[in-house]
Amino acid sequence: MTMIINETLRLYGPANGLMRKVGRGVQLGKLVLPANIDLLPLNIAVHHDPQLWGDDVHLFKPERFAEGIAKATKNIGGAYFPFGLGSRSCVGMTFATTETKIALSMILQRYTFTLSPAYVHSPASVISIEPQHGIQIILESLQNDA
Ligand code: HEM
Repeated sequence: MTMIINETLRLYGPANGLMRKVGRGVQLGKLVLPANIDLLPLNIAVHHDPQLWGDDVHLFKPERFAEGIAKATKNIGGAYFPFGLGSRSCVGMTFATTETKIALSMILQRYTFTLSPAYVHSPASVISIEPQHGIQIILESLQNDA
């Protein structure tokens, strides 16, 4: 389940960028960043970079994370940051992932679900990333009510 959550957050993480302000001028490789400019590092761009993730970057493949995040990112620190980076990273990270696992476990104990043919894949950025037309799924109860 951790692998599925990690891959979902790679492709469709709800927060797609971090707001930062440059405190003092700095040179990063060929980039010269003057003090006081605003930056918006986009994790969504990094998470979709084929140079980091391979030619199958757009495919949903939870097995990328089979041996953990460090292996999946080849130990490149800034390659995966759905919850941000550094001292201002998300304080809700453990809560959010634990809650997701509990909710999914409760659903999977009671139902199987498949995607409805009516579903149209269209992730959209509306403050956070969300499915533009919702997600229509067909639930089938695992309990025999007969
Ligand atoms: C999947 C769910 C979530 C995602 C993807 C997410 C992502 C993020 C990101 C990207 C940041 C900015 C980090 C940075 O600037 O480096 C952030 C900050 C923050 N998040 Fe979350 N978050 C999630 C859920 C939650 C939840 C459930 C809570 C509270 C219970 C929470 C509370 C916060 C707070 C308070 C900050 C600001 C931290 C600071 O500025 O020091 N988040 N989150």
